[in-house]
Amino acid sequence: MTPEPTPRPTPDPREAAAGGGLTAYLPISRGDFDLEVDLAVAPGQVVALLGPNGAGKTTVLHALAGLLRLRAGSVVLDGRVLDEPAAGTFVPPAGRDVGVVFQDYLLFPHLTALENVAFGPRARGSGRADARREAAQWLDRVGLAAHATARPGQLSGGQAQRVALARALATRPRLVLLDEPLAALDAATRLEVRADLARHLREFGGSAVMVTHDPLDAMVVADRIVVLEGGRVVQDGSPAQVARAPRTEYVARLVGLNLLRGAGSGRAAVDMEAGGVLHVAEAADGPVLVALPPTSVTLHRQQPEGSARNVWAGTIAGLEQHAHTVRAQVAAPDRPPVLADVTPAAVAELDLVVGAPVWLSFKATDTHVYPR
Ligand SMILES: Nc1ncnc2c1ncn2[C@@H]1O[C@H](COP(=O)(O)OP(=O)(O)OP(=O)(O)O)[C@@H](O)[C@H]1O
Repeated sequence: MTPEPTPRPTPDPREAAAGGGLTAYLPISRGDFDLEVDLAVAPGQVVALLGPNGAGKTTVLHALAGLLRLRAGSVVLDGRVLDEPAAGTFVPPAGRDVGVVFQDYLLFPHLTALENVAFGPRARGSGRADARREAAQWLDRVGLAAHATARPGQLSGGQAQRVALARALATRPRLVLLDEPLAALDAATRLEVRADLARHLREFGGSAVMVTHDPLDAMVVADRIVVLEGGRVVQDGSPAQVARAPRTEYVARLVGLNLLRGAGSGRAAVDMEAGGVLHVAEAADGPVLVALPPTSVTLHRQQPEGSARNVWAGTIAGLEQHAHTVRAQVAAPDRPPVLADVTPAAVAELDLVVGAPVWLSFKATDTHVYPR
């Protein structure tokens, strides 16, 4: 028997939602998995829910859609309580002003693109002619007017995705939920659909929550990124903030930065948790995080002489080919592991192989220090 999550004092959902948009407090237990998420999304705001496998992203989406009924907490959309067990309120999925776009689109294979989109307004009570007119307008908006009579089997992945989006938006929802909407697309299609998706979500005016694994999707489509790990929100900020100042290893890896932990000494130096002192650009105090781009780290076979303040010796623990660079992982017993991006030419010149001894260096001015 799993214990119920401890209810926490939470603002009155009606009060919290006075400004409109989505307000949710979700304490959820599923087997051994515990999730506790507070989420407020303003009207017109597009939030990307980013997180590793099993973080609870789909669980959040299902709770918002009404596919998973809460046992505590609340979901309020534009002032209307959709789920609040304590008050005995639960609005089933079909009664919510919520549009959904799932990864595999779930289009009806026997209906045309137009009929698929018209299904949404029809299900909300529009007459047949009105629903078709509305569907035609939406197909036009997503650039598929010429494909109105095509069936899903005759559409490309990108086109099917657009039909799914048109179907979700045609119901004029106040909240749209998207679960990995771009995951099934090939790279070229993804690039194009990603930009269109960003535009349509901005224009529709309601709140949007998009689940994704892909940091680029999150950065381009969303104006706010909420990172979920182990059922908890570990970071919440604009794409620029998240990209510049990651708060966890997972986020740092996604945005391609080294993340070092330590304590500022009141001077421009940080005592690192893993050992050693880091020279940084500005005075730092108390527990801090230090972000360092792998492109700022230089590798050498001999102890370097230049002006870089941070220099230590280690061994190559791993080499990974990225598009035009090689990412080397440098390990040292008394220093944090550091990733360095080097050119294939440098790999050859320095004879970099796993196990090779190296020196690394980087400048104090290439670090970015922020409070933990
Ligand atoms: N029906 C269920 N019963 C019990 N546990 C479940 C159920 N569904 C999901 N879980 C567990 O809840 C946790 C969160 O799953 P969820 O699918 O929400 O994560 P996610 O972030 O969406 O992951 P992914 O990116 O892999 O889809 C996982 O540990 C999963 O095993």
